[in-house]
Amino acid sequence: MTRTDSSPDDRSGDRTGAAARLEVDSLTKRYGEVTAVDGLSLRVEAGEVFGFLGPNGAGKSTTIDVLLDFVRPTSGSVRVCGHDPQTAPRAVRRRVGVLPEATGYYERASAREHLRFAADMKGADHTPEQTLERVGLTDAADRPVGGFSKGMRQRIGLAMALVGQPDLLVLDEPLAGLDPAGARRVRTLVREERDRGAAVLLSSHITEQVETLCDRVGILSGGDLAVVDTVVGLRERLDADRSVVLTLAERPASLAIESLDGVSGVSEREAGVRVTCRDPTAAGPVVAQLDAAGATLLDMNSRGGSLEHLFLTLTDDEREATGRPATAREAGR
Ligand SMILES: Nc1ncnc2c1ncn2[C@@H]1O[C@H](COP(=O)(O)OP(=O)(O)OP(=O)(O)O)[C@@H](O)[C@H]1O
Repeated sequence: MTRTDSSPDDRSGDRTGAAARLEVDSLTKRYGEVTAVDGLSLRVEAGEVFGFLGPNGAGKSTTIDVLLDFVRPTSGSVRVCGHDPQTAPRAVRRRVGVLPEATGYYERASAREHLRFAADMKGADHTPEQTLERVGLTDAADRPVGGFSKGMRQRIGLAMALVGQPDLLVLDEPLAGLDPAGARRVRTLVREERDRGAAVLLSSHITEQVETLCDRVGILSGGDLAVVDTVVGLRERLDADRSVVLTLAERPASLAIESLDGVSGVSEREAGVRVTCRDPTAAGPVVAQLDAAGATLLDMNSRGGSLEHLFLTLTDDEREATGRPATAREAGR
């Protein structure tokens, strides 16, 4: 499988793989009154899977549309493998493999024919068999895509993205509609592509998938990154943020709960008294002392510690609380 490099607009930019595969610098995109992307900056390097997380309407698709030159920015810039999509769109499209959120297919054409179309579009020499095998569509290679299930459509979309060994893979919800075996196959495939040296921008709402697949994660909220970190770094932050919350029916008369070792907060609530232990290992001894003092424990659960919790805190919860999304500055990026 080789890429044909004859495009006149393909002469500039990085061909060594050493520079960032994707550079977004202070990107803003407004649609009239709506600011879809608001001063976004990010880099994705070769051999890296970057999880682009964000709730509905955060600006993920708009960012992707700008880097493919489907949409022009209001201000700021984007470079893909060193190329500006506005001045070198063909070079960008040759080097990028895209699995869009919704893909249109030629319903009467087969999976194999779709891969030929993709190869023609990219100017790549491509043998469909290996790619069909990688996505698990060998047996359906010659069936019209019109008869494909949702998961099979997702697989052919992914196969088309892989044609031509792209330097940057842009995958929008790559596991959507896949059964567990299909999802595992795609996870393997994403890792193989990364190990080959491709950069992967993986856009998703599903925190669990992002956590297991990505090297770095950015959480987009209101058009800008509220947080960006390695998965390892995020895990450390999340562990530091973990706490155990106990709910008591009422305060025990004989015990000053605030003075117990490990208790970091006590507050009166409608549903009872909430006792927070910042250090989860302190929760056991605290419960024992509350029990000895005759307190009735109504509930006990752990808070924080998950990427999902962080995602909700930085996006939905923040918006509910303030009427606007969290910004990078507030989140201490
Ligand atoms: N063509 C357009 N015209 C007007 N507003 C738009 C247009 N495209 C996007 N928007 C608005 O820009 C904001 C960001 O939308 P975008 O589709 O980029 O979000 P997203 O993160 O991809 O969301 P989702 O997860 O739902 O796909 C939204 O408020 C959306 O309504």
